[in-house]
Amino acid sequence: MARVNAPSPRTPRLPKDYAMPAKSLQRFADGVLALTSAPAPQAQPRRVCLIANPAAGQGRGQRVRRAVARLESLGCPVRWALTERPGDATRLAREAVARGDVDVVVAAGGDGTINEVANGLVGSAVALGVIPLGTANVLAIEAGVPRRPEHAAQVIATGRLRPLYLGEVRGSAETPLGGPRRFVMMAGAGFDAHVVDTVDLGLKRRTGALAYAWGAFHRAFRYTFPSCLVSVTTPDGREIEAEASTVVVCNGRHYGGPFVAAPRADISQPTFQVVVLTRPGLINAARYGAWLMLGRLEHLPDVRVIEATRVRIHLQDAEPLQADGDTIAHMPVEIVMTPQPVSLIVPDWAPGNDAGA
Ligand SMILES: Nc1ncnc2c1ncn2[C@@H]1O[C@H](COP(=O)(O)OP(=O)(O)OP(=O)(O)O)[C@@H](O)[C@H]1O
Repeated sequence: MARVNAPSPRTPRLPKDYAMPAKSLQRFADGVLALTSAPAPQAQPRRVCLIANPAAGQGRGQRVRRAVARLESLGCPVRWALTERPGDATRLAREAVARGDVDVVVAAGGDGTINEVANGLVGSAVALGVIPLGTANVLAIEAGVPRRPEHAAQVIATGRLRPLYLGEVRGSAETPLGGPRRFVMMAGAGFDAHVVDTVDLGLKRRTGALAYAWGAFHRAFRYTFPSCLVSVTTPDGREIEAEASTVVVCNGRHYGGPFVAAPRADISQPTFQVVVLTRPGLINAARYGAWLMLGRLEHLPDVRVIEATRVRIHLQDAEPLQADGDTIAHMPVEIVMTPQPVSLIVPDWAPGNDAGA
């Protein structure tokens, strides 16, 4: 059972091995935030349930304590809970919704934790807050949520609500999922999913995002790059088919951290941008990676980006599908939009956050 604590003036006790190296650039950005967004007091402080994943990132217990202390100093009553295994965050979020005594459920972790909490909030009016403690923190980057926990907490207490449409993965008769699984930022098949599925978790805990770079490099030598068949339904009802070595269904612009894979994607719109990487092999994988890091992936002639409301992906074998950095299904899959968005709490100042306000 995950531990759950009622609101208390004391902040949670977490293991000590959570220290995070300071990042001076981030400090500067957070400092700018602090200067430009002095909190406007809420009429009623938001009631918060904070769900922290102690396995996210490289250990960040201090940061959870600082976030809880800041929320309480801003007048927000905070219940908190630690996850003990995958799936706990969805269950705890559902329980918080069912109790009806919170305005916001905060995911303190990485994109996998946010994914789980968002899955637990679908269909409710309870908002989603983020304390970014993961390895890549793609949603936090997308929405401009600051890394510094005190500032992220301030956003939760005083930020605005932005609609966040989720992708919804459906299995098939061969690969049933036992219910829809939603994703927040992206779902990927082919080489992308293979790297996520086989990443060395011990190395990830020690080195963070480098574990993916290393995994991609040394897996590419042995990976057979099977061809994915992608069928896309566009917003105007056209059907487009494409073959891919890797396909990434993007809900947001960013991928793998600060890199922009789909510049026209918008988490507040109920459409995807489907990035189709056509050519197989180590050299092409490296080329796509380099162009992604330069923010120019969509300009390559062998890359297609297609706007979509529905995507079906077939592969010869039951290869994995990754969503928000975790394997959640196997091929074939169908991906649609969840009809109702969840409400994400975002800072006012970050670009795009006026959507739906
Ligand atoms: N107590 C736990 N022990 C082990 N794994 C857990 C625990 N609680 C949750 N998990 C799982 O940990 C996985 C990774 O968490 P998360 O994605 O939040 O961190 P991350 O991978 O470091 O960050 P990011 O996705 O931003 O790179 C999630 O799939 C989640 O289900």
